[in-house]
Amino acid sequence: MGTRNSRISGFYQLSPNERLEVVRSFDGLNDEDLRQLHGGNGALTVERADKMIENVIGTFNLPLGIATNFLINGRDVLIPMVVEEPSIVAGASYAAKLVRDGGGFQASSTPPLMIGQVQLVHVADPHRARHDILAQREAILALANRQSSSLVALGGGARDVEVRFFETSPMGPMLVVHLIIDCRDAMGANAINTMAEAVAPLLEEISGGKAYLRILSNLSDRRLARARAIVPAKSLARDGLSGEEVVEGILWAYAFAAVDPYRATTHNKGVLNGIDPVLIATGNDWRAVEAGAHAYAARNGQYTSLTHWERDAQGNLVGTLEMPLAVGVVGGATKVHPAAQAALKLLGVTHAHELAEICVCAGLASNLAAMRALATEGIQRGHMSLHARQIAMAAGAQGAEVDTIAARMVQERRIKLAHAEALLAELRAQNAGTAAAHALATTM
Ligand SMILES: CC(C)(COP(=O)([O-])OP(=O)([O-])OC[C@H]1O[C@@H](n2cnc3c(N)ncnc32)[C@H](O)[C@@H]1OP(=O)([O-])[O-])[C@@H](O)C(=O)NCCC(=O)NCCSC(=O)C[C@@](C)(O)CC(=O)[O-]
Ligand SMILES: NC(=O)C1=CN([C@@H]2O[C@H](COP(=O)(O)OP(=O)(O)OC[C@H]3O[C@@H](n4cnc5c(N)ncnc54)[C@H](OP(=O)(O)O)[C@@H]3O)[C@@H](O)[C@H]2O)C=CC1
Repeated sequence: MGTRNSRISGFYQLSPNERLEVVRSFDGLNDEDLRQLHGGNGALTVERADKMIENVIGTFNLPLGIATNFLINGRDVLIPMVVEEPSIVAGASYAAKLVRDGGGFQASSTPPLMIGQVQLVHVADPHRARHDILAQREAILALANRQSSSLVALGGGARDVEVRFFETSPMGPMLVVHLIIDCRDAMGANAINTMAEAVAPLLEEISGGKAYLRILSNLSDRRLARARAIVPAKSLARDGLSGEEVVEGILWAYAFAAVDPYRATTHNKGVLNGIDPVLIATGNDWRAVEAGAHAYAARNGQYTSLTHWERDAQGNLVGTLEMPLAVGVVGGATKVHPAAQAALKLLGVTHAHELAEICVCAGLASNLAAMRALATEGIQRGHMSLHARQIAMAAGAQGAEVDTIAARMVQERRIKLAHAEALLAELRAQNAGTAAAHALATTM
């Protein structure tokens, strides 16, 4: 057992192998877990991938980084993030460091209740059908629960029946029956769909209508995760700005997202910057969470910020995030992708709600990082400094050339592909000249 302190200064200045050793000392990961996280030959094999999706011809690698500094409900956590975009992992780590000064994140979640929908059309008497369906609630739940005995044995399963009536639609009226299902540690899509399909014939019989769609809803607004963070104003003081000034700027940034959907969309993209990478690292369905997040952001009729920020009586910055987070630690790809298993082990989670709580903290952190940068120096300095390395690689730089070209572009404040190409040509010409001079010297 290692130290389990996620507050690691200068982690980013280490090499990938040195970072892996830090992760090893963090907690009881064995060599096999580390091999899976490191990728290479230990990563997903083509044979395994061929059983996961269709028409496989290979696998596609993405970088796996570790967000440091997270303290969640008093527990130190290192968060694996799989993502292609620079500065997300750095930003999350930076924000987690700030939140740590205020005691770390507080997170909670609701029970893992999901919704399965059955659409009933051509119902002659919808009000009577609604009444009859609700009267047969127990029979419907019993039929649903016969589809997943293990879910029921684990304390989950179908819990309730609700009926909604849409008087008009482009095709006419319809009844929609909701099955409320406790999915325990699974995301639950397959379990829900199985139950919805199983009860549909009974619902047809009771209502006299025809069942068309039988599918879960990704607006999983009964399965919420919540995070709260406090940042002492003084921790935000920087580059000649007082902490109070930075808090003020961040609150104006939040206010912009609160009222304007054009800004809220980008703001929420910044929230999901922290969440999607954890979902990918743990083999979860990020499209499902994305869909639920955006629908939840529009639940009151206007699309708005998923986060809420305010100043407390002491002048500290206080942020909260509440959103649907349907994730699993069993089912889907979570148990199939070897790196996902190692990522879950690193996170130290055994239940879905624990993973959801970590995701929501990473989302709140990413939002804070982006807003702090936007409200002070602007996004480009921090983001583009890190993006410079990708631009250097896109220009063809290799090995040590990448850092040399990136550093020159950052120093000259010209982070452009054409400039990277020019710098690379210049560097290679210099190196060729040096090599030629060296060869001449050694032959003389
Ligand atoms: C990038 C930083 C963190 C640099 O910030 P900085 O000021 O250079 O950082 P620092 O030197 O003061 O370091 C503070 C801490 O940041 C971390 N850190 C610092 N540098 C690194 C690094 N190289 N690699 C990994 N971690 C790093 C590290 O934890 C470090 O602590 P230490 O280790 O020194 O004790 C900052 O500028 C930042 O947070 N920027 C915002 C990042 C961001 O939001 N990126 C997302 C991409 S843009 C986008 O998609 C979203 C957006 C912006 O549109 C959303 C919106 O509009 O709301
Ligand atoms: N719209 C959407 O979001 C859709 C998503 N999907 C996909 O569905 C997948 C997720 O579905 P999901 O149902 O989670 O996956 P699985 O069907 O793979 O796994 C869930 C099943 O695991 C079993 N199980 C064992 N232990 C537990 C436990 N502790 N808690 C809960 N269940 C347990 C239960 O089955 P049993 O009772 O049989 O043992 C449960 O039904 C993802 O791949 C997702 O991409 C699919 C369709 C639509």
